[in-house]
Amino acid sequence: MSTVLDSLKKLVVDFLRGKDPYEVAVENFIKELQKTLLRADVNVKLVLQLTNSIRERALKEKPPPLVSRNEWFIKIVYDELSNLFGGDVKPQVFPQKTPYIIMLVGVQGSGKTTTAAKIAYFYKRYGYRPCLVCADTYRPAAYDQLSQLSKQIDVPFCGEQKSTDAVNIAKKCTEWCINQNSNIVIIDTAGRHGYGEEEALLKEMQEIAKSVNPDEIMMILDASMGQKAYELALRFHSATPIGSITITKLDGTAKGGGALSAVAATKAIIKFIGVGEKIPEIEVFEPRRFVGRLLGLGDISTLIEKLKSIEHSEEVEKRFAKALSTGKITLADIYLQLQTMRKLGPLAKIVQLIPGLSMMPIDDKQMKITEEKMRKWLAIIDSMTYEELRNPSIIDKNRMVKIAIGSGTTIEDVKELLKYYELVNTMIKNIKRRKTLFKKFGIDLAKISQEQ
Ligand SMILES: Nc1nc2c(ncn2[C@@H]2O[C@H](COP(=O)(O)OP(=O)(O)OP(=O)(O)O)[C@@H](O)[C@H]2O)c(=O)[nH]1
Repeated sequence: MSTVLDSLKKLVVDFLRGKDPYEVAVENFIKELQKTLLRADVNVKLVLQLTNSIRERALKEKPPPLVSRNEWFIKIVYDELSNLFGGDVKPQVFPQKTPYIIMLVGVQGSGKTTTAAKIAYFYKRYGYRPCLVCADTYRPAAYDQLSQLSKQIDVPFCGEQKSTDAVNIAKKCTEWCINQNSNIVIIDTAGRHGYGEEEALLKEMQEIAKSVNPDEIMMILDASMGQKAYELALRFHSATPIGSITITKLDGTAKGGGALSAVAATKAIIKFIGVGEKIPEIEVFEPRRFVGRLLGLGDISTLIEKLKSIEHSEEVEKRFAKALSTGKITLADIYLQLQTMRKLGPLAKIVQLIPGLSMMPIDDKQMKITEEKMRKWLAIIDSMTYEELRNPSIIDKNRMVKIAIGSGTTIEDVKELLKYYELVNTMIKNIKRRKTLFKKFGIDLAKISQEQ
């Protein structure tokens, strides 16, 4: 997959450097994107849907100030491709409770046993105490394989080589692991022969699940299944409400795009992806990060910085809109604003991006803050307690001293930030008052500023 989708990186670079008129360049890009995705086995219907919405947005949307049309187009492609692979989700990989029991299921050869060890290693690196259980009584070599892998990564292992009662082994071994003080138990189960045997697979899953009561049942899917993964993922997703999916062997197939997008279309949670045979070769699957890499956004660092700051400024816009309706701004808003200002420039400039605010007089001089001051103020806000953040009026002399020490700044710096906070608050209140006044006279500021 990586080789096929590698061409996406080239496509992005060529687009950003290209000299063709915008509409022509967009059409060419879309054609190449379609070819690449189809080669990666992504479903034709999904490809058409994706490229239609890219085209529509590309011709309709106006880039925000400071961003060129071509750059904005790449942001659109980035958004839409992320949606194709599952959207903005960040899977919850760290358990909310311990001991946490994960049971792996999947067809034979999908990579279950290897993934069991990979996941154990992943959690071990984050300070958990995983334990591996072999409940595969179907393939005799599975016991030795997992036992050896557990030695390699130095994780406790439990299984019974002679027994054929997978349900009993799973139950007994899970108890054993918990008695060993393990806080994540990973159970490997037997695979079935082919893709036609989902029913037997789901049945066994239900039997073992009944006896060990896992917190999560994870289905392991081989990426080389391509689009066929859709049916299996859909059935699994509807059979278990606590299911997640790991897609293995993404490194070794041209069909990876098909498997990933097909599973994402079922709305199942893809938690991990396997990207190699070695134990550390597993990654948490975050569609946006994944697509960022496919598009080579990591290589175009200035663009990714810009895109990030756009996302930031969208958040600032939202917060300002809320502040305007309530007439009150919080220190958390100021924090985000300071971070954004470091990338986008003075507040006056950011305010111009917000519909309805561009007409407002903002005192640019008062709002100007130096880089050094911003760094200090961010550190100051970082050292405040939640209570102080919510209600800055409680910050007396004593608290100021504590905050200044905690942030490595002076009391004067803390005072200055609080003064700035007051200033922005007054500004927001004034704007709210003006807006209400204008409204009284039937003037819609948002409309006027958009028409400008
Ligand atoms: N390239 C690559 N190979 C992988 C990956 N994950 C697993 N494999 C390989 O896939 C093969 C099958 O993996 P196993 O872990 O034995 O599969 P299994 O699902 O436990 O098999 P059964 O126990 O028969 O159901 C092995 O050769 C693994 O090394 C991956 O992410 N990338």
